[in-house]
Amino acid sequence: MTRTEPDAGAGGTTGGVQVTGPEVPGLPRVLTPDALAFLAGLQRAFGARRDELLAARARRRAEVARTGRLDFLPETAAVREGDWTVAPFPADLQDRRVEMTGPTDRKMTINALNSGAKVWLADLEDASTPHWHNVIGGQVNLADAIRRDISFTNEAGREYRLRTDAPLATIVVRPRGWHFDEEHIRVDGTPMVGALVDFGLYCFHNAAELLERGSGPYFYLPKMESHLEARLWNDVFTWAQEQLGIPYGSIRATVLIETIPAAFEMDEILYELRDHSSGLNAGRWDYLFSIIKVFRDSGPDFVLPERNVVKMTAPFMQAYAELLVKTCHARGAMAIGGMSAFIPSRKDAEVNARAFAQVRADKEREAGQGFDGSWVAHPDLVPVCREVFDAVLGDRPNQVERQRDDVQVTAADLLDIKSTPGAITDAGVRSNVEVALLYLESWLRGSGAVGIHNLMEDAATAEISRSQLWQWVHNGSTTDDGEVITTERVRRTITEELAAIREQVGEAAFTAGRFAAAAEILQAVALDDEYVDFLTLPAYRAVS
Ligand SMILES: CC(=O)SCCNC(=O)CCNC(=O)[C@H](O)C(C)(C)COP(=O)(O)OP(=O)(O)OC[C@H]1O[C@@H](n2cnc3c(N)ncnc32)[C@H](O)[C@@H]1OP(=O)(O)O
Ligand SMILES: O=CC(=O)O
Ligand SMILES: [Mg+2]
Repeated sequence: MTRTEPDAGAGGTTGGVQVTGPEVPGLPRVLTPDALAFLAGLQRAFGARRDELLAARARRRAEVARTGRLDFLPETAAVREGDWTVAPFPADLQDRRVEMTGPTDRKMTINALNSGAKVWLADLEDASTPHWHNVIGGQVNLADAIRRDISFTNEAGREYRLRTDAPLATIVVRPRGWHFDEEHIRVDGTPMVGALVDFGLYCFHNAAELLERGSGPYFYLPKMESHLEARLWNDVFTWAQEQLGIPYGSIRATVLIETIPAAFEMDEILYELRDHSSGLNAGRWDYLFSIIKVFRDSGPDFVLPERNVVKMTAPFMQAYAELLVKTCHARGAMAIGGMSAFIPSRKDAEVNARAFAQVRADKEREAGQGFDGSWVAHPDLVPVCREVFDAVLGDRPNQVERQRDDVQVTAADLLDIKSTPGAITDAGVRSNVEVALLYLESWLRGSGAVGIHNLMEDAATAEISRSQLWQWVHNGSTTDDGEVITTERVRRTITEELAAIREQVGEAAFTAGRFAAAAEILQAVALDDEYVDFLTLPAYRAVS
């Protein structure tokens, strides 16, 4: 990383760029004048197009509200029917049978790289809060990790270092989604697109170094809703490669298919990114969130049962997963599975055994469907996922050659929400309230991933919780005891759950925490008539 001092430090404006975030450790290393100029170039070249694409999202959603449906696009039929493939995989993305995900704090960076996974999804998104110190600190940790110059000592004096006895995971960075602005960097007076900040800083400081080391600048791209958004990323990559003087096609991206509109454009998304693509991922949690969000006011046929009973075996989830594998393999791309929410415990053998069994079953289903690898949330789950994929892949690095011509998925299959087995119970309403409160409180304090009741919770899972509450209230849904889920009932439940948390954590921790702010945000994102697109937007306003 370049180590010149910035001349656009806190508050100053240079070349139209203003950094308004406070001094945090690592800032001078990350926000160098050259890096800021690169960011400004990205924002000026692509910021307005991002704005137009967000407006297009809103128009499309209004159309769904009017018609109650989505479908494959007639205007891109030629892409779906055409004979084309994506670029061959780089050497260190050939075998992705186990991918660890997690935030980029210093200890977890080292733990993830050491975990034995083939890939580490270094998360600046669902598992991260974009607090300024995380935005800058994550870039410092990534740059140090790439240069193999990273260590950490915890409060008990335990030292963490990168292992030298086995390969480290390949780093794939997930920047924020297109919807999120970075309030602490302004270009020509406008907050920068957060995705361009995360991508730009990582690429600027590390692309050449990664290529020299035989890897490359690899990304996971979240929450896209159309192939035109993928085209924007492709243009960003082309621009960045030219500016940095690195080869065309050296940036690689795996796109998360985790919104319902994107499920209708898998071929098109791969096509747009074909020179930079390394596959698609089935981001199941945001996918559920997106279905609830997009069809929130489309009537009872689109109301899902409570969160914890919606499984990947539900017909619409199976259709989505199999269509993803089929599409990827037809185009020579890798299909990567998603996250089982069960997390192990080193202290509770029963919890541990349940997590292992659940994760094993989840990975077995994915490997059987044809996925080439999958995600785990915790280092102890790496061997579980590896064993399952080893059994299916053997010596092969992946199973991209396995074509799923037997899979025929229609729009009706993808939208068959009403066949999902399960009910809504009072416990399900309570659980959504409790999880959303605890998650939001953690997010406000700077932790974007947290274990609650032995399940991994992050921005995507919390979005499901609060969006279900909104949808149930606005559809007049009932719990299985016949009671209607009203605004008053949810409000009362929030008050009761908050009191229960207060009792559980104790007065001192409750007062020192951000529970009141979390409750206020939850009231708004679960109950306001005007649905808030992402809960992280008001949460960000509460911290920045
Ligand atoms: C919907 C989606 O987008 S899924 C992808 C995004 N979500 C994620 O990536 C979540 C990733 N997982 C996590 O953040 C964590 O596992 C949590 C928060 C759920 C649980 O973390 P903890 O409470 O620390 O778990 P636990 O105490 O069992 O951890 C044991 C050790 O494993 C480490 N560890 C746990 N998860 C991870 C991880 N994902 N990456 C690196 N290290 C990890 C801990 O740091 C700890 O290390 P230590 O023993 O050296 O102190
Ligand atoms: O990002 C993954 C998801 O499931 O959401
Ligand atoms: Mg997601």
